[in-house]
Amino acid sequence: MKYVIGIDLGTSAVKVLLVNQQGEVCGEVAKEYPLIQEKSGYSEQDPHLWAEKTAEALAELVQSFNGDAEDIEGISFSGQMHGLVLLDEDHHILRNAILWNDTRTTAECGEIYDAVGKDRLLQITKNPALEGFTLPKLLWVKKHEAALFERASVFMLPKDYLRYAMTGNIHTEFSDAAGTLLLDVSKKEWSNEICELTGINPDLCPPLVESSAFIGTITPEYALRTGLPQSVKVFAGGADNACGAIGSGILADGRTLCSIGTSGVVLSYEENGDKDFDGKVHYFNHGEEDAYYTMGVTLAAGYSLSWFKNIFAENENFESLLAGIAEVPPGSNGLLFTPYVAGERTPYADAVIRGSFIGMDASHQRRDFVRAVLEGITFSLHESIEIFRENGKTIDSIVSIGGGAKNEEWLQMQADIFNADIIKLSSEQGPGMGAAMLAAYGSGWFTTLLQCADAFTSTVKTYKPNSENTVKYQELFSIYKQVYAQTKSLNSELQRFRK
Ligand SMILES: Nc1ncnc2c1ncn2[C@@H]1O[C@H](COP(=O)(O)OP(=O)(O)O)[C@@H](O)[C@H]1O
Ligand SMILES: O=C(CO)[C@@H](O)[C@H](O)COP(=O)(O)O
Repeated sequence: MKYVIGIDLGTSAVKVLLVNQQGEVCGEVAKEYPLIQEKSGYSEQDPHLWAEKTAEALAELVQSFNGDAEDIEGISFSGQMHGLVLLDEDHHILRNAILWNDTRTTAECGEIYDAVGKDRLLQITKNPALEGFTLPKLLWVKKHEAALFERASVFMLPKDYLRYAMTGNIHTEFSDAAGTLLLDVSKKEWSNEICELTGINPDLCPPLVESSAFIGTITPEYALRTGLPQSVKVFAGGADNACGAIGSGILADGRTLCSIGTSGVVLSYEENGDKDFDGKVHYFNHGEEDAYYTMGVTLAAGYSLSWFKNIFAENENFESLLAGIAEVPPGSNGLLFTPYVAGERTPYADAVIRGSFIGMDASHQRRDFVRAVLEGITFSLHESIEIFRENGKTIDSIVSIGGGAKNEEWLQMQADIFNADIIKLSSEQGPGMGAAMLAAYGSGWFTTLLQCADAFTSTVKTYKPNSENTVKYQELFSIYKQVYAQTKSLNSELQRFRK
């Protein structure tokens, strides 16, 4: 039996999966790392720690493997998107990575529009200028840390740094490059026009390859450190959402994914790169060659829940925190939550907005708050589904993955709020599985990714919408949608009091 490894560099942890030729997960190790948040809106991580924790996780995975490590044929990656990793000429890291959920770059987004023009930016990159994307971060470092920026020789996306640490080779691939705002998404090449207009040297952009491209083998030092055979083939990998889509079989038109990790996304497969959503949803290259996907993003989905847990139930696990929610009716006894604790992206690209609990009552218990948090996150994702439906997409069944898919009540809530069947797969680790599938496909085990997905994924349960709850949630959703507009100016006034 042969094996592949999928590495998912998430925001909360790195997860490594050992998968056999039947798609069975034979080993799994996760290692957490913290976010560094110096100020409100700032979010960074140390790439050294990513590399360190990944090597530790791989060493543990290999050590606990009962078979012959020589049978591990391939490795690939899935990574949190958009994060800026800057290397100097000797390929040393210049500063902490600035992450996808860092919103310090509102001014730089304005400068991009001024330099390129909104319409032209949309034509080339298919996306608007959002604080989380990589180009605004490059411009921020250029402006605020000019001496350091002078020393930069190349930038990378987070998982590309892991691949570099293993192989010594520098690349990125199209699905992650699409989230930089520097890629011509249809032509699949770096946009010299955007580089020139925004004053970014195109030499900073790493070489581009396909997600399934063979990059090389691991270095002898890395083999020694982890116990992996030096022969193991390394494949490029993809953005976590592209990999989540691959790992969930979102490889044909009409298939939709909901992923609740630190962020939350609703994602839909697109055969072509020429549809027009007017920048309302993200439009990126898929990990499958020449395919695309559209996606709405809730910045703080699982993050809102882990924020709540850290503040109010630090010593409990998620299972015990969520234990009482089935006893609370839809609507959490009149309590509404908006999950804007780190600002928002879809449908409101707004770095200043912050979260709210509306309707707090002396009778509310902690479990009402917990249910309200889950409902608020799910309402926010429903706003993305609404955009897709308004643009003519039929969404009647959705695969749900990520940490949020671990809880049965939350899966039923998704069915009730989205008014669609929710499909739970045998593993909720879509991105790690997608990375393993890129390695399996790259190793020649299958002729297409779809064939691999059919072999590797299976449905364990389908959650059907409960019509009574769906009606209640429709009413609540229309109240939820008013909270953004009614709290926007209050949050602008509060901004100057933030850390
Ligand atoms: N048992 C659980 N029930 C519900 N939600 C959970 C559970 N465990 C984790 N989560 C949620 O999942 C999130 C982490 O999801 P994950 O997919 O691992 O994130 P990432 O890829 O961003 O690191 C946490 O922030 C938490 O909100
Ligand atoms: O910014 C985006 C997508 O545009 C996020 O989805 C990141 O890719 C982080 O993902 P998770 O750590 O939540 O999986």
